[in-house]
Amino acid sequence: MSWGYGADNGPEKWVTNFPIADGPRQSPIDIVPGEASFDGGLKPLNLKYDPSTCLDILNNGHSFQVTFADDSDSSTLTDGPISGIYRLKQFHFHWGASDDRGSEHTVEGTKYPAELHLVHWNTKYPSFGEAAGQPDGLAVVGVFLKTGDDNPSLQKILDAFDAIKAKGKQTSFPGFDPATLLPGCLDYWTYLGSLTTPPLLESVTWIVCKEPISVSCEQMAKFRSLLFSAEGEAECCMVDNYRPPQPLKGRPVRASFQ
Ligand SMILES: NS(=O)(=O)c1ccc2c(c1)[C@H]1CCC[C@H]1[C@@H](c1ccccc1Cl)N2
Ligand SMILES: [Zn+2]
Repeated sequence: MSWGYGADNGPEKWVTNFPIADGPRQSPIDIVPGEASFDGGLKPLNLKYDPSTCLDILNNGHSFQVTFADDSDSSTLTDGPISGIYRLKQFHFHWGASDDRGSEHTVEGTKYPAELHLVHWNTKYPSFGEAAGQPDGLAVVGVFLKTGDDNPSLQKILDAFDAIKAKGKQTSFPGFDPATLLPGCLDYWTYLGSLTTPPLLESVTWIVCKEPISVSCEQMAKFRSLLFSAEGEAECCMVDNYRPPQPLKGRPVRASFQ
């Protein structure tokens, strides 16, 4: 059985096939603002996204992802805590079975109903796959979702869900601008961590935005209409696809704001 989020193959079991699960720089973490150190040397995030690089939307069996053409520097992350140019590869979400949980990072124990991950790779390496194996290979921008007003940008994504209900389903998704998913304020916390799913590679510079974006309760219900299961299999709702916080193991967490 491959990894997942169930009792038999979930986060507590991943260490069996992926021993790095107990590594020194695992993600997510609980962010304690009072213990983060303000670093005046941290630059503002510079996110430049080109909607024409948006390709398709896929149910990959553990989340859904929107994938971007990354053969040029059209959609990039620069500045912030990183050096060089990182290209946007995909974004995806993690969410709960109910509004009281779902985010991977937590803030002093507070769980949000969902968390957006915008995944970028360092162009000093030839490809995403190569970069994913390097300590400075990836940079993921995390954005919390908080229940409140309906989010029109998110709705465009949710409207594509009927075409990707089951694992393995994919459909074209042209012209989406991921910048419309960013909060107004780009203050962030940053620390060195890992992918939050197998292979749990310790190659991620995490950049977690302090300000959440809104999602309505009805929109959250739509997230929960996706399936972990493929067509023809017993239906299993895609919910609680989040890894709980991992030990900080002495890592510094820096804040871009005071
Ligand atoms: N939650 S997260 O932001 O820490 C995150 C970010 C990127 C990726 C992952 C998880 C996981 C999930 C899909 C496969 C794996 C990874 C990948 C994809 C294709 C090939 C190799 C690899 Cl490592 N992509
Ligand atoms: Zn993720």
